[in-house]
Amino acid sequence: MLLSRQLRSSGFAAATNRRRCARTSVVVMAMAPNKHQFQLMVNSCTGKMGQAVAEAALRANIDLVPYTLCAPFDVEDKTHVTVQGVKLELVPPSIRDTAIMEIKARYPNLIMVDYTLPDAIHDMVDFYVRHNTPFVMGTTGGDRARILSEVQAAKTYAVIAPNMGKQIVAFQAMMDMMAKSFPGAFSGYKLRVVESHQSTKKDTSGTAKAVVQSFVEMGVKFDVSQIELVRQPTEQMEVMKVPESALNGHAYHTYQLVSADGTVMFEFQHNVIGRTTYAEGTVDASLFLAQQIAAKSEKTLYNMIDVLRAGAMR
Ligand SMILES: NC(=O)C1=CN([C@@H]2O[C@H](COP(=O)(O)OP(=O)(O)OC[C@H]3O[C@@H](n4cnc5c(N)ncnc54)[C@H](OP(=O)(O)O)[C@@H]3O)[C@@H](O)[C@H]2O)C=CC1
Ligand SMILES: O=C(O)C1=N[C@H](C(=O)O)C[C@H](O)C1
Repeated sequence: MLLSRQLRSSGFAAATNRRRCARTSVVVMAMAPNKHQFQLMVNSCTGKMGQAVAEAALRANIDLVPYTLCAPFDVEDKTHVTVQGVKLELVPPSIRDTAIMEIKARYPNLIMVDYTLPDAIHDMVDFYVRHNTPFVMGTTGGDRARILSEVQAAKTYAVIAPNMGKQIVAFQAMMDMMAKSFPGAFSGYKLRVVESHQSTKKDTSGTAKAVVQSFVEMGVKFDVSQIELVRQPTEQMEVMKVPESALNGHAYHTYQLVSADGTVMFEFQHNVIGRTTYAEGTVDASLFLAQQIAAKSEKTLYNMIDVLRAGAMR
């Protein structure tokens, strides 16, 4: 099956017979019967998280839509990305507004997953809102307040969170509860936050920024610009003790609080190697969102603490 003639004439699918055959077989493979009532389109599958989430979706026997929104690219160079043997056709920004119409017609219970980049986040949110397409967004960065208010105002179903790992979400919830129950508990304490990620990560950890917000509510004076970023492989191995095998995929966070007189110290740490925990959490979020849509829930915008509280994380 091909996208519409309109897309083909735009140059999107100036396809060879070989590509047509490949795509037909993808549709058959991806649409094998399963117990879920929605279809998942994982965007940016050329990226690390996109790829990991698509793999997790296949493990969960979710229908994976054989398309993936991607960054601009040269049509001659690459047209597909493969996930566990399943070929997904790349849909660049130039034709995605047209492509989405046909994709939605073919996959009526569509949910999208977004793990693009901080630079693209507002553009992606605008896209999902414009097409009223439910989405799970793990992408960090951007103006978070603006994103939440736009998605809320549009009533587009979404789960948006800077961290999808079950136990890290629980840790965030715990910090949030502590801040609400004991505001000012750490007043006068000095906070140091150090985070290490693969050197390709462009922005400051979105998780660290969210956790810092709870410490600020507990009375700590701290600005997110004070978060220390470690991106150099040598420092990651020698100082942070990141295994060499995890240099291209890890997320180490340490939050240290020291009392004004230096006699009391607290340290919280979450260190993750690889991306499985985030990918599995993203699948949980998509299953949860599908349930909310099916139930026509009044509430449309969720974060991962909502998903955890609903008992929807495996
Ligand atoms: N919430 C969570 O639990 C987690 C969040 N993250 C966040 O997810 C994001 C992505 O991380 P990661 O996968 O490691 O990054 P990568 O750099 O590996 O992937 C980014 C992807 O975004 C694509 N992209 C860039 N611009 C666009 C665009 N305009 N439209 C569509 N796709 C685009 C890139 O395409 P191309 O390759 O062609 O440039 C690439 O496929 C980051 O913000 C990161 O912090 C990461 C892990 C967990
Ligand atoms: O880019 C990453 O890798 C990660 N990004 C998220 C963040 O910025 O908090 C979550 C996790 O730290 C991994």
